[in-house]
Amino acid sequence: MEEPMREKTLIVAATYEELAETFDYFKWAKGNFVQGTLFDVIITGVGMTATAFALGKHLSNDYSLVLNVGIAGSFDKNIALASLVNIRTDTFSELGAEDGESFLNLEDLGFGKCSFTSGFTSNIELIKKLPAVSGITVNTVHGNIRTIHNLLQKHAVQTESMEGAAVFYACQQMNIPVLQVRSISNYVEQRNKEAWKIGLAIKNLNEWLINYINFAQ
Ligand SMILES: O=C(O)c1cccc(C(=O)CC[C@H]2O[C@@H](n3cnc4c(=O)[nH]cnc43)[C@H](O)[C@@H]2O)c1
Repeated sequence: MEEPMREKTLIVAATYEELAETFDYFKWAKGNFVQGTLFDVIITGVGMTATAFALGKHLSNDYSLVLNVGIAGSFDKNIALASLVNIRTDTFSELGAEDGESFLNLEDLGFGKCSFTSGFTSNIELIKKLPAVSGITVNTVHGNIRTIHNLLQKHAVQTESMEGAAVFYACQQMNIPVLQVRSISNYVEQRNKEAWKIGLAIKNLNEWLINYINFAQ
């Protein structure tokens, strides 16, 4: 007999701390790969390399959706701290080569795409009501006015994270729909950690995620 088609979502987050409230709420055992009936959860570690490694181990066509969640920085001060956004397009902004004063991205170099679009649309109000934004994914968190100014000359983006484009890339390789929802913990500006609202951003992210999971079950 053929296996029935599974409709499972893989939730991907960089750190356990970002999802601790959701783990507590659903009484999930703490771990880096937790399997449930409709949702599995993977904690990848921070950054693109850790994300690629973890997804290389666990991403499969058993999943009908990958939901990347976490916190992010915003370049746009019109986006309130601790509010949630749907990152529709994400770009590897550092991947490429310098050419004197210019920067050549992967596409310029002929090595393939550097921007990825989620393409996932939903009728669920919880998703539809989130502002759709564009982001970049970085190895180095911006914290210098000059480099931020230079970056914004090249990229019309609102957010930055350290994993998003890696998740989009892996999902595109596997042809799996992907959604990236992040809560804004800080503005990307001259480094000022005191102004970050990590706690409230995580609280709001978990509130959203718990509602989403409850709605889907
Ligand atoms: O202490 C720091 O400088 C610092 C910088 C970035 C992130 C952290 C974290 O503790 C959280 C890691 C997590 O956060 C995402 N994130 C949040 N804000 C930003 C940002 O402005 N630029 C890039 N990434 C950000 C990121 O995806 C990490 O997974 C501490």
